[in-house]
Amino acid sequence: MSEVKKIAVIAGDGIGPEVVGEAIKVLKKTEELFGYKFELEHGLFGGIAIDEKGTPLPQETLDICKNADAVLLGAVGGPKWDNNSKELRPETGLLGIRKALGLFSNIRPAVVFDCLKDASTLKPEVLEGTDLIVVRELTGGIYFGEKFRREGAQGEEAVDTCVYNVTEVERIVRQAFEIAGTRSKRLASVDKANVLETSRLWRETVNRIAPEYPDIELEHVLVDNCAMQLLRRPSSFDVIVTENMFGDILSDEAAMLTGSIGMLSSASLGEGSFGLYEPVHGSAPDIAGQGIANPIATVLSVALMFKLTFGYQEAGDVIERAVKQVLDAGHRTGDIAVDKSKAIGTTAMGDLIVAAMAR
Ligand SMILES: NC(=O)c1ccc[n+]([C@@H]2O[C@H](COP(=O)([O-])OP(=O)(O)OC[C@H]3O[C@@H](n4cnc5c(N)ncnc54)[C@H](O)[C@@H]3O)[C@@H](O)[C@H]2O)c1
Ligand SMILES: CC(C)[C@H](C(=O)O)[C@@H](O)C(=O)O
Ligand SMILES: [Mg+2]
Repeated sequence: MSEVKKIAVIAGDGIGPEVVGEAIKVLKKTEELFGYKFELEHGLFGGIAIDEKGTPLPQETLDICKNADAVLLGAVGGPKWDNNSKELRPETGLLGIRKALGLFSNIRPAVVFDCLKDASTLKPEVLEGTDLIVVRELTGGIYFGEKFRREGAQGEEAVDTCVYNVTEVERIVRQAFEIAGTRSKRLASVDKANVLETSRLWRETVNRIAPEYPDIELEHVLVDNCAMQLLRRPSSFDVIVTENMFGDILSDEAAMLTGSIGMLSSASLGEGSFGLYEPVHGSAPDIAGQGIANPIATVLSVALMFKLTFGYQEAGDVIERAVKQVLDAGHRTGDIAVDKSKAIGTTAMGDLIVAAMAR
């Protein structure tokens, strides 16, 4: 019998509660298979928290997260709240929770399942061997710099500032080198050092740290070129490390190598083992409430939680194997189905994954 692990569950808005519901079934199945004990504590977050508590990130939710060993997050936001005042914007909540929990490292694996190559817009031969990780800096850069409006000579102006300090760059870059060391030992550092001062500092820092990792093959790639190469030769990338906004954009692009954003899981980590796990996708207001969202990104996020926070390697493997088995058997949600008329719903996909889980 293992010790009780506390998981904060913040389902959020739109399809958040739908996909999190399936991930919880998977958690429960591992209790049965491995004898684990999970204590789930639910918190309000995002639009639903604005409606019920007047703020996207209530203190109570933050406390639940801080008291937990890990956080499972669905997604937040939606048209009802997206144009609200600065204080009430759901992204204020998302950015706030990342900062408050010290989650500076966002790991987003993009694994192409062989049987899903037909779901991607790229040719199967281009996708061959694609298995990459985007390591995205998560608590700095333009997302967190000063932003304001002012009256300029030609009318109203808006200003967003991008700031990085050496410490912020060092810690994420070291993590990326470490991850590359556990994989194919190739690291691509993505920046815009031909234009941006923050990118120049980024590149200098990467070059200063690189000699500490002599067995890692390092390349610097400009972000515009990286966006293009991801579609031209995705298998040439293994670990990509980049700043906050570039990582946001490149990871959504990488999602389409896998067939759908509904396939991309993520882990947000700090210095210790604590982590926040969430699908890369958002609350998908266009399909919310229809029971058709793909729960696989959230289910695979649980596998990441098991491996990275709890050290439950075997259980993580069981989840990943079950997902592969269900996909290999031809089951598809609408986003990854070639024949949409045969697509199954969120609950059916979750049930199939749970049924396929075996030691
Ligand atoms: N981490 C988060 O909570 C997060 C991430 C991204 C966006 N958002 C928020 O979500 C809201 C909607 O944003 P968006 O539309 O730009 O991005 P989105 O990721 O929610 O949706 C983009 C497209 O992908 C589809 N999609 C997303 N997840 C899917 C899934 N699991 N299965 C099937 N299809 C899926 C949607 O239907 C939509 O067509 C916004 O308020 C945005 O701020 C939140
Ligand atoms: C909703 C938004 C603030 C968020 C981000 O840009 O970080 C999302 O796109 C993500 O990728 O988690
Ligand atoms: Mg994003």
